[in-house]
Amino acid sequence: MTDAYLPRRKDKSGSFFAFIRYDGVKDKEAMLKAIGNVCIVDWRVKVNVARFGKEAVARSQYQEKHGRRLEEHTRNISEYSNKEYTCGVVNHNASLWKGDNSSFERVAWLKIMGIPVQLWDKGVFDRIAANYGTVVHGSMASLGDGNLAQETVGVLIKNGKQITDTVVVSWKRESFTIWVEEVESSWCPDFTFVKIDKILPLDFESGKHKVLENPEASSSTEVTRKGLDMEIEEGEIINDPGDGGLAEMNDVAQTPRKGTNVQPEESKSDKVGNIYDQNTRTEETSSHGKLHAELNDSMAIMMAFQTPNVEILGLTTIFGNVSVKDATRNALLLCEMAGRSDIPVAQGTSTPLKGGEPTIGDFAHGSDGLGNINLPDPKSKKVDMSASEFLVDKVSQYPGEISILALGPLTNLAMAIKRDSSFVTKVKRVVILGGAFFALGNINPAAEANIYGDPEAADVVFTSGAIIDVVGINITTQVKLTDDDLDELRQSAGKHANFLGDITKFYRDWHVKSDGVYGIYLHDPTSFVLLVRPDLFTYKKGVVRVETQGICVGHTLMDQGLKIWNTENPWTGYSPVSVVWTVNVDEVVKYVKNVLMTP
Ligand SMILES: O=c1[nH]c(=O)c2ncn([C@@H]3O[C@H](CO)[C@@H](O)[C@H]3O)c2[nH]1
Repeated sequence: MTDAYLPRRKDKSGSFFAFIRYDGVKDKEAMLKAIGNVCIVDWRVKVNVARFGKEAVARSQYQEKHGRRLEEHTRNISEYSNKEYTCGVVNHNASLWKGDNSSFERVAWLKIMGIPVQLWDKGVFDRIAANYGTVVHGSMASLGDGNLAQETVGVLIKNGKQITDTVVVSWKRESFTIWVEEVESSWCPDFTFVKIDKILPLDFESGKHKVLENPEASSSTEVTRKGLDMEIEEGEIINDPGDGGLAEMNDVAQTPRKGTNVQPEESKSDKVGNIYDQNTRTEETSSHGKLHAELNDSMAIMMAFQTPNVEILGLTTIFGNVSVKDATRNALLLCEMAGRSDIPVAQGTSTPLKGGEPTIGDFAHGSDGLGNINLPDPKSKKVDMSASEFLVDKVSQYPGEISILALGPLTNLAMAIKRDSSFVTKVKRVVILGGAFFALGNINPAAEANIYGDPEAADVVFTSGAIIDVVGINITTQVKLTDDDLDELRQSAGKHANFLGDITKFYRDWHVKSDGVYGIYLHDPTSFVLLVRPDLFTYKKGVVRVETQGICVGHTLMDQGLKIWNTENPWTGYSPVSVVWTVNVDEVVKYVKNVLMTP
């Protein structure tokens, strides 16, 4: 056997498969038959001759384009010379596989985040990556890059452990935390060197396998990190050729990173455990509700106030259906109404990232954003901090503990990410209401209103590497309160039933005119439910990018990972986010009604 290629995807029947190359096969039919008789534990190996010659595809192309694990070792089969064939990882006629000692290598794609713009240079990225292995696909960083948040470099490494690391770069007496993380979508687990308590070598003669207890652990399971002390020399730093300062990198404590986007899919249920199953107000249940204070958001915020296991650390405001000033006024009013004037309200930016006037959609919720019900001005005041400062401050105070519910355009969040390079790793989870996934928008056919409000910001957030759950209007328009439900809510003993009844009138009438719906869509309340009851949704993971130009500005497009692309594209190399795929409509409506009708 000379090489093996293990694709990440499954075949049509849902099974994993691999391409194995053999040299010097004497009798193909006999070999196929022999391999077809191999059983591994309870599974029989299925084998076909590949229909396409693998020679047709240069192996280096696999590496470069897909970053897939590609083993390419020629084994010394002379030691098996008394045997007829070799197949898979075992010699067909051998009673016990003794293992092979050819070295293991794979290409790992490292995402390097947090490099300050002054150090944005290929050489800097390559030198960081070189600490983990041989750089085989160097950085192509240039200051012309649209996104200066992260760069991806391919390295050849000799172990199977997924890389997640932190280093500190010091430059001009400033220190920057740099995050190095293996791109999740291209990482293949290492089947060869995992630590095992038991192995199941196969006994082909008897057709049974033997169990060996506690075999010697392989020393190669340990990843030995090289020291990361290195210097970036004078003149290597672009944009600052005259700099006399020395940049150096040091190891920092190898504590596991919180909030990095490397969790496997299955961890979704863990999150449920953390967030929902807690009855007490522990730090785990802390939530930072980010308020884009307009009517529908008011409902979500009132739900948060009514939910005992959610601790609201603050509200931040953003333009959207009203100006940011009006959003702040409404946020303060809501806190007062709920008897929670202690909750800090931080005002966000009044313009989108690229500047200019924001798009204000006051047609949905009235000019005051609260259904034009003429409420008095609030007595309380906003805090003396911008929304992005507030977000950075809180997330640094409680790293790994704060979830952010983002209900409006994502400008504040993007600014927080740009302000502090460690923000994305410190935030526990970001739940976003935004986008329309494989569906029409609501501000125009291409775009959903929140993303359209600041497409550049949305793209920064989606590609930031933070742990993100995003729910689009393709989902939230499935969740409605009908006219009957609204009557039921008004007549209930719910703590804020009258207020909610009043402010929903404008919104409901607008739905009739705009969508022909006799009732209201629960966009924001559904997003709150996603925060506290993630078990009521299903998800697909994929990289999401946002169109920032042309007629489709604000369009969200997710790469579902169904195809292995031949060339790099704007989705390549970014961390996937969780996109809500389905919703348990009845349970979400029930949950919303239940919370809002609670006295
Ligand atoms: O500009 C808008 N057009 C709409 O049709 C629409 N429907 C709801 N919304 C608000 O935008 C978010 C969802 O796209 C929610 O915060 C709605 O309040 C809309 N905004």
